[in-house]
Amino acid sequence: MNTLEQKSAAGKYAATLIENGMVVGLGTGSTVKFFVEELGRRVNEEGLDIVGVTTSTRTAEQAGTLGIALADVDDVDHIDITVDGADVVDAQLNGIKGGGAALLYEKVVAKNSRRNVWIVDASKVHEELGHFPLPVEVVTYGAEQLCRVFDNHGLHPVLRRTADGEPVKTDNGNEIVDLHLDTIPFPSELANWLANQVGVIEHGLFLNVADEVIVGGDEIQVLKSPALMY
Ligand SMILES: O=C[C@H](O)[C@H](O)[C@H](O)COP(=O)(O)O
Repeated sequence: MNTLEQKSAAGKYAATLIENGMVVGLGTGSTVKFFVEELGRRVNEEGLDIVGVTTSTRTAEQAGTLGIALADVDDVDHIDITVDGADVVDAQLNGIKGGGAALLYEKVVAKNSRRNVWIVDASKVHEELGHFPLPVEVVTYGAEQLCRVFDNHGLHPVLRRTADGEPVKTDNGNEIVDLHLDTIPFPSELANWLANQVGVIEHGLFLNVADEVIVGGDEIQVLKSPALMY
């Protein structure tokens, strides 16, 4: 299976986890797109009755077009399950997210979900975090100054830009700085340090968030969080 087929397989498998009456967090990205597509099919063909809570305008547009009922994150009293993608997943099921600049809303929805399932192709799974630039969402005001701070700490920051050279704007109107790190040996320490920097809105380290990771392939692999194995 190629990467796209693996993404599609993982997305379709995740859609089988959704049951009538569930409030479902809908992540963002090219893998989630397959999940939402299959969810839309089940809503329309099987009468699946769910409410979705979206993590980006992109996903909201897709889900809306497919006729999936949507609610604002503040208008639901719980979220049963959230299905989202990831850029990297390590052996502890910690991850890097935000390659599509949706990390802030994704983290808000994840933190309010009873169960978090990530869907990935096999290339995303590694022993340790790294292998993908770590996205950090920052306020526009002082973004260049913050980049200097990151640089002084050896974090190799690059302000993310569009093809036209303009800074990428998140759904929230903020900017993204990607930290080009080969490996992240101490993710908790880095997460705490980033969270303490003035101007940082959120970072893409998702630690102890995923309960399960579904890896697409000829055979679907379901990795479970060590916390769920006992
Ligand atoms: O901001 C985007 C998200 O964190 C995505 O879930 C992540 O980048 C994975 O996206 P994709 O499935 O397109 O690789």
